[in-house]
Amino acid sequence: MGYQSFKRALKVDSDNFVSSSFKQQLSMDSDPPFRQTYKTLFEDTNTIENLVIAVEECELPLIDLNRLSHREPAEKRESCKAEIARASQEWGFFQVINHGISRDLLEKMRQEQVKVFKQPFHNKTKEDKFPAGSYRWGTPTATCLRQLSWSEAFHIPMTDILAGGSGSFNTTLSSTMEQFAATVAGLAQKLAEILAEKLGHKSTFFRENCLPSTCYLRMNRYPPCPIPVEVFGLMPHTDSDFLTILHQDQVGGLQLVKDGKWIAVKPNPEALIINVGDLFQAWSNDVYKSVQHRVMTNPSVERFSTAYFLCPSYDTVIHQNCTTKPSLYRKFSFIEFRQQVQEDVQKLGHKVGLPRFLLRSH
Ligand SMILES: C=C1C[C@]23C[C@@]1(O)CC[C@H]2[C@@]12CC[C@H](O)[C@@](C)(C(=O)O1)[C@H]2[C@@H]3C(=O)O
Ligand SMILES: O=C(O)CCC(=O)C(=O)O
Ligand SMILES: [Fe+2]
Repeated sequence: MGYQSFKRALKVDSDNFVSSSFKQQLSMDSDPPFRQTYKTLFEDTNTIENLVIAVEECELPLIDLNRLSHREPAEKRESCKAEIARASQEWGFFQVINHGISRDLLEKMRQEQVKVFKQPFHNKTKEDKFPAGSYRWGTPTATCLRQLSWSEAFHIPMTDILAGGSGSFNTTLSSTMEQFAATVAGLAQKLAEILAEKLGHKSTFFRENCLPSTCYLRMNRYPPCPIPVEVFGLMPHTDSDFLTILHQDQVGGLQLVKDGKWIAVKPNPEALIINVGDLFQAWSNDVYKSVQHRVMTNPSVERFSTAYFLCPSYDTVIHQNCTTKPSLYRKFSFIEFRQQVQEDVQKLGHKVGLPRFLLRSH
């Protein structure tokens, strides 16, 4: 199907969708209870715009990490590192295969994740059951449908899991998360060191500041959504970390900005997705890019993903010393950055992020 006819087909589907199944579906109950809680956002369904924009699907740069093995010749290792750096500059995103995380562990993590989300809503919101504030759903600050994320998540500070303070995360889930995080942490460190090395730094910064206990694990669930054209699964955002390692299922829905346009990521069952976060962009003085990404909803299929965020301790100061160019950003600590993001989300309904820390002269 050509691009235009694809666009037309989508438009017809969405028109039918909005007029027929929409009102009927809105009256149904769901878990989490999006429709009851965000009732006012759905009140005037006539104002729902037909925002149907066909987005091209693409393959992210695919990097085979087998080439980093010490058994491989030095040129192969170097060309692999160069690809990692190039993708982080040009895309801010890439996917890796032969990453060292076993299929069994990924599968086990997914099963445990599905189980924990299957619990009734009232269990997931119980503060004594899960680490305080770790269960999140929707967007409490949303004032219009475009600000609503149609998803639920457990956003867990690794410190809670490592200290054994994981509330009633059952022991199987806790130990699976711990095993998953420990393995993925090794990969995150390796990639961060390569990116630092390609900036001309043999850096111990990441080993010293991004500890197993300062990182975050996020389990996402995107329930089917009756009005997928208008509502995001996860609002457009950049990640507030150094690097993110993402394991997604086969449903698809992740999109990112490339050369000013949204493009859809084609799921690859063998690959993990890596993206550069705001802290690496600042630390590299804009060499590596933290790009906007979002998740689209699906009318009939639920979707799961797991993200590991490589984060430093809160008092770590982010400051570029890897380029000869003048710094674009002022020095800031991770806690300052997090607090600013939270304040902006509260006051404006969205994250501002790095632009808040630009030095005036630029
Ligand atoms: C409402 C929001 C919370 C969030 C920033 C945002 O504007 C949109 C996405 C959210 C998200 C998702 C991924 C990460 O967990 C996070 C820390 C981020 O960088 O973007 C959160 C933000 C947050 O929880 O503060
Ligand atoms: O679910 C996805 O594909 C992306 C999730 C994401 O962007 C996040 O958790 O920060
Ligand atoms: Fe993200």
